[in-house]
Amino acid sequence: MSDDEPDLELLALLRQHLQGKLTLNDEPETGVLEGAEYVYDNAIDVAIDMRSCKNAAAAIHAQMQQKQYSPATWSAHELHPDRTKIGPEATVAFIFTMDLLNFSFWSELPDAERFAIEYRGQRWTGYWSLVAAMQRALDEGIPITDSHFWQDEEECTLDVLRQVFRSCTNEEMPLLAERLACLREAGKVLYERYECHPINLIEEANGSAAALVNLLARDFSCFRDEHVFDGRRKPIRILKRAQILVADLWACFEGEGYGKFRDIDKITMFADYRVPQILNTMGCISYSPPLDTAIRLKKDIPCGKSWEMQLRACSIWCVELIRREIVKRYPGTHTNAILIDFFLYDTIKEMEAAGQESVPHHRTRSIWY
Ligand SMILES: Nc1nc2c(c(CN[C@H]3C=C[C@H](O)[C@@H]3O)cn2[C@@H]2O[C@H](COP(=O)(O)O)[C@@H](O)[C@H]2O)c(=O)[nH]1
Repeated sequence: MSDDEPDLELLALLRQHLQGKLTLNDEPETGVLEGAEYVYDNAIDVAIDMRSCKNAAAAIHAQMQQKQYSPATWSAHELHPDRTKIGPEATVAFIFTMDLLNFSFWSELPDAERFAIEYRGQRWTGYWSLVAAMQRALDEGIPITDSHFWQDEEECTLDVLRQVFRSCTNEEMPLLAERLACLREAGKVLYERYECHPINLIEEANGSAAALVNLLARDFSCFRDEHVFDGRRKPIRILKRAQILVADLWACFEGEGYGKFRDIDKITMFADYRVPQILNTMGCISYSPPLDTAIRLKKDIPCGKSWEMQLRACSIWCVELIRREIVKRYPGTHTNAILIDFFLYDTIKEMEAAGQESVPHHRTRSIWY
């Protein structure tokens, strides 16, 4: 923008301030919800059905109550780290590493041939294959959660990463080279700015979830999940892995210690490939015929293009509408987008395990989710 062009955003802020609509405080915002609403308002291939969202809100609330969904649910998963055993710093290092690599596990091969990790006598696929591989590596003495290791080009090679993520089938973990690049970049940034440990990132955020998300997006390109939509000058911030990292810390530490954030409710749903699938299954979001056909035929949905941005952003906005409906209809219920999201993810995974998926998840191969 040239000097003589007016900065329209600044003028808008000034106007809001003069009208007393703007409370200038130093609390940071991520901008994710604002971007999600913008995409929703301009989407033509993804729609939100309000009636289904209201019905879903009632059903989700009832089931979350019944299952007593809370941050403690996170640690109940057998593969997640036990902070009481390994201590807070090692737990933060584990979660940081996990959410650096928490993307793109889907396979087009049949279950028996898809990438899978054998650990503790079980075969783990999807997200759980990542967690299982990390636990196995630590058991085998590979310091997979240590940022010094990530930077060491002799020690931490692509072959070593192949070994860490070795499959019990012939299919290799997707995007292995990209995962190594994420570790390398994170190791470098942690060395240069955060004394080699992610706990210093959390300290820097000073108790704000939004600030931590913004720090991750500012300092690590591999967390900077933001994309231009329909030529809008300001990119749309999705920040899925940055947000799920903060959410996993909050859940694992049950809102205390390294999981203590005064603004945790600013975190949105995590725009992955599973929650849009269940929102579509529940009728909360629907697709234009060409997009619907592309998803059902498991066609590649290109990363960063309009269809994919509409899918991800409208899912974020849809979960926000469900959250607002729950808060409105059940006053006093303390829920947030994180717990609703965790519940939806776990629910679609139960449906997958029971062979009850009625529509496929969309296929985008990317490091963002
Ligand atoms: N929106 C959302 N996306 C989530 C999760 C999780 C796991 N969170 C655990 C922690 C607490 C919860 O209770 C879960 O047990 C993984 N993913 C994403 O899904 C994809 C993996 O799918 P599949 O290949 O089928 O396993 C991949 O993009 C991964 O990043 C979530 O919770 N929400």
